[in-house]
Amino acid sequence: MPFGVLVIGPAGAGKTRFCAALQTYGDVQSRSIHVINLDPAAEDIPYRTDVDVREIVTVDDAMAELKFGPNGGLVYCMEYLLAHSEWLEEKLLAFAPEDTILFDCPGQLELYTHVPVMPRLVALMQRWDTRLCVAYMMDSVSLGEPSKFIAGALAGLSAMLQLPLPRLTVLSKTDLLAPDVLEEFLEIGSATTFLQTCDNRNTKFLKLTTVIANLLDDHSLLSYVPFSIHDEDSPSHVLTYADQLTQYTDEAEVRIPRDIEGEEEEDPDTAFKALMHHHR
Ligand SMILES: Nc1nc2c(ncn2[C@@H]2O[C@H](COP(=O)(O)OP(=O)(O)OP(=O)(O)O)[C@@H](O)[C@H]2O)c(=O)[nH]1
Repeated sequence: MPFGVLVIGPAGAGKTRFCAALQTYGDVQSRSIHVINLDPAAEDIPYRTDVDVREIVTVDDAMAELKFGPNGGLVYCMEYLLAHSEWLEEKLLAFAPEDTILFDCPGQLELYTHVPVMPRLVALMQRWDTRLCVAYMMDSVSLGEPSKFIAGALAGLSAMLQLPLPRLTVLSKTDLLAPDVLEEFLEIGSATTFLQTCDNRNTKFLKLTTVIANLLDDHSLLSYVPFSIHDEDSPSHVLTYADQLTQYTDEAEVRIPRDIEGEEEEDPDTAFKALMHHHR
């Protein structure tokens, strides 16, 4: 049974670039990482898609032919996928047990909070023996203001409540944060304390934000994994967490770095760093 990570989060949080960076890392490490695009509205995908929902349905077609708006069209497409789940099952059956599959999901959080389509899809995939976890992408911009932080964390919490899976919260685009801000945030390890350190707190809602922050702490929502497409160590950190969540390493074979033809065997980390540098 393959191991899958559902990559979810608001539009623009960095899901697609995250999948691309992990796939590149997998190429260098000779770890088989596949990406499945589950976003029927996706454009310009920067990774190799092994499976793409747009093969069977697209939001553009739903809008043109059935006169849906963009959000209604998306819900229609995901329900269409659910109704034709044998297509996805067949694709998933083709993967090997040691494969890692990243599901690049649509960004509209309504899909995880208002309609039952994603929980149903998850239940089906579990029935097909795919071990899953969720990576919720939270944009680092959320650390800029207490209200953004609360909104981002609660959006993640509400999506995760619908998906009964082990989860990790990825703090994306950390290269955009001042290094001391990131370091301090990760060191604090408590939403309540973090909000107390913010200068720009809205005193009107102080009691409310404190209660919410306590709730976040109780649910360990501050155990973030930092991620940046410009940091070559990020993919391995995230994969280590995800592997632990799904016990990937119990079954996967230990892999030997790929020998580049005619060249001396290269240290995979060095090769990955070179590749990432090249992509910048
Ligand atoms: N600086 C920086 N920019 C990033 C990073 N990750 C993504 N971005 C940028 O953020 C924007 C959105 O990234 P995507 O990966 O397309 O985000 P998404 O969550 O897939 O977006 P949707 O497909 O709209 O849901 C793009 O302009 C990326 O170049 C990062 O780690 N650092």
